[in-house]
Order: sequence, then structure tokens, then C-alpha cells
Amino acid sequence: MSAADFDEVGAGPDIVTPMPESQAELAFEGALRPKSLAEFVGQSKVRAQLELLLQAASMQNRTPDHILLAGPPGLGKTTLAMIVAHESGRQLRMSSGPAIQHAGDLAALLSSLLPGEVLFIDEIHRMARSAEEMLYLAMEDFRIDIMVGKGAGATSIPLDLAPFTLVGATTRAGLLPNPLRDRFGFTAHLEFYSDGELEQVITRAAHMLELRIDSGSLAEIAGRSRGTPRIANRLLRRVRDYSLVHRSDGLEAVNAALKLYDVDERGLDRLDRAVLMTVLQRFDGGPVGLGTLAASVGEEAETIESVVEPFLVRVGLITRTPRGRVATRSAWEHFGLSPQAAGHSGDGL
Ligand SMILES: Nc1ncnc2c1ncn2[C@@H]1O[C@H](COP(=O)(O)OP(=O)(O)OP(=O)(O)O)[C@@H](O)[C@H]1O
Repeated sequence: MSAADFDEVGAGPDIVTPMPESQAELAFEGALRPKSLAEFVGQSKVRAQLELLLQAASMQNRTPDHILLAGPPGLGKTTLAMIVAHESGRQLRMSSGPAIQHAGDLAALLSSLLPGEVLFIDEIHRMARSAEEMLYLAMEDFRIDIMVGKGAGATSIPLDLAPFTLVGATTRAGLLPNPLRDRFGFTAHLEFYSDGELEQVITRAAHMLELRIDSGSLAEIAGRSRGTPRIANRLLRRVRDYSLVHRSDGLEAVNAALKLYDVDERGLDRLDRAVLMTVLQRFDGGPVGLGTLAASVGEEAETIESVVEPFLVRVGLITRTPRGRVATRSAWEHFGLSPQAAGHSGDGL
């Protein structure tokens, strides 16, 4: 099977898009989430750093420092936030940047926190600016100023908060203003997982789901999961469905199921391939700017930048240059194309 066996830009489900797809998937994810740092696969540096931070806080009987978790979707940010609360024996409160559109939304949330609670704000870079400013003071002094009234008669009333630990998650750490970033005591940059680590993730999931699946099939699924545990778990489910319906198993079922869902042998999905083919064919391999690329593919620039590109860069199919995105030699080869045939000089390869 080669990349050319797949539709170029055809419509259809993007099974490897690393966002939860449905309520059913959210429930499934919840059941599979590791509950402790010891169960959490991979990210060994981040685990060790978090362990130290939590242990020190517990020995001093204080709330752990604020933590920022940065990295592409599906790598375990929410899971780590839950583990921070669990390991430090504290309650977790969950919110998200898009739900905090006014400073008042944040004031209501912060003032309702009980002493020592862990507040998780997912997609923290999407919070309203006015709320961000309120958060600076809250993180530093456990205090906010509430504005009462408008215009010349407006006054600010200080309100003390219970001490809390903020865990922020972002796919776009670069979008956070420096004053906010600086107030986190620790920033963890989550990396894509190796195939071996993903194999451990789905071996554990298969065990929990009581699925019988051979190690060769698990390795194949892991290798096609874009370095992302969420995708690995999802592909495992689709292979399970295929095996059930077609009474087939082993690599045959893996290959057939993943072909059905448009996942190629490197784990690239429809959108990945659309982006690559656009750079290769429409822009002769690049360079092409993000905005132009997004418009050509008909996708949001943010999705390309935070979901598609990090993985394509990591596997060496695209490079980012000051002049734009450039396809690498390996991208041409993946599609069985050649730069010369497409009129490309080979620059930047
Ligand atoms: N290190 C890991 N070990 C085992 N399972 C993991 C690991 N990381 C993530 N998972 C699993 O992958 C799924 C997605 O993880 P999670 O929701 O924590 O990702 P996320 O980074 O918060 O994603 P998003 O940015 O979309 O919110 C969960 O089912 C979780 O159990």
C-alpha cells in the first residue's frame, strides 16, 4: 500500500485528527486515563520534574506551584492535570479558555475555589484579555480586584482568594503573553511519543478493554498513530470494530481497517496529505506562507499550525523556513513524486 492509494483531498472522517470525536470517545478516554504518574507512559523528563514539584510542595504542606502544559492535542495534558490533583490529594476544577470570555467569568470561577483546589484551564491561550490580566494577580497574590460601577465613579474592590494551583494547557504556548507565562512555576513541553511508548499505551488499553490482539498488530497500530496516544487508542478501537464485523484479525485486519479510515502507512490522514500535496504540487515544494497554505487547503490556519504541522515537521516531511513551509525530499518520495518532474529546483530539500 502506498500513499498514492489514498484519495488526495477527498471528504471523509479524519480519524487521526487528534481531538476527541464524540461523547462516546470522551467516555472511552476517561476510562483509559492513567491515574498516577507511575501509570503515565513516556514523557519521562516531565514526569520526573512534576514528581519533584509535587513532592516538595507536599513536604512543605503548601499548594504546588502553577503549572503550564504545552504541546499538540492528544498528548496527555488533561490527563496530567488530573494526575496532579490526584497525586497531591486535591480536588480538580475544570474550565477552558473559550468559556472565559469576560473577567467576570474568571472572577466567579476563582472566588468559588476551595482552599488547595487545582484549577485546570484548557486552551488557556483562548481566554479573554481582560481575564488574563485578572489572572496575573490571582496567580501571584491569590487576590483579585473586582471593578464595581462604570466610568469616573468606578471603584475596585479587592477580594482575597483561597490558595490554589493553576494548571494551564495550551497547544500554542507562543500565544500566551509573557507576564502570564512568567507566573507559572513550571512549564512542561510535551513531546510526541515514540512508537514503543505508543505500543505500551495501547497494550495497556487492550488489556483494560479485554481485547485479544497480537503484538505485531499493536506495533503496527502504534507506528501509524502520529506519535499521539489519543490517536493510538482510537485506531485500536477501529481495528477492534473491523475484527468484530469482518471476523478477521492480525495485520490483515489492521491494514484493512486503517485503509478504510484513510490512514496511510506513516499514519498520515486526509488533511496531512492534503497539506503536503498542496505544498508539493501547487507550490512546487514551497516555500509557501501559512495563510496561503491554509486558504488553499480550505482549513483554519490555527489547525494547520497546531495540529498538522508539528507532526509533519517532527517526521521530517516539512521544514519551516523564514520564507514559509518547504516540503522535504522525503515528502516527495512519500508520494512517489520527484521535484524535477514538478519543475522544482530542489532548493530547500
Ligand atoms: N502518557 C500517556 N499514557 C497513557 N495514556 C495516555 C497518555 N497520554 C494520553 N493518554 C491517553 O490519550 C487520551 C488523550 O489524552 P488527553 O485528553 O490527556 O490529551 P490532551 O493533551 O489533554 O488533549 P487536548 O489538548 O485535545 O485536550 C486519553 O485517553 C489518555 O488516557
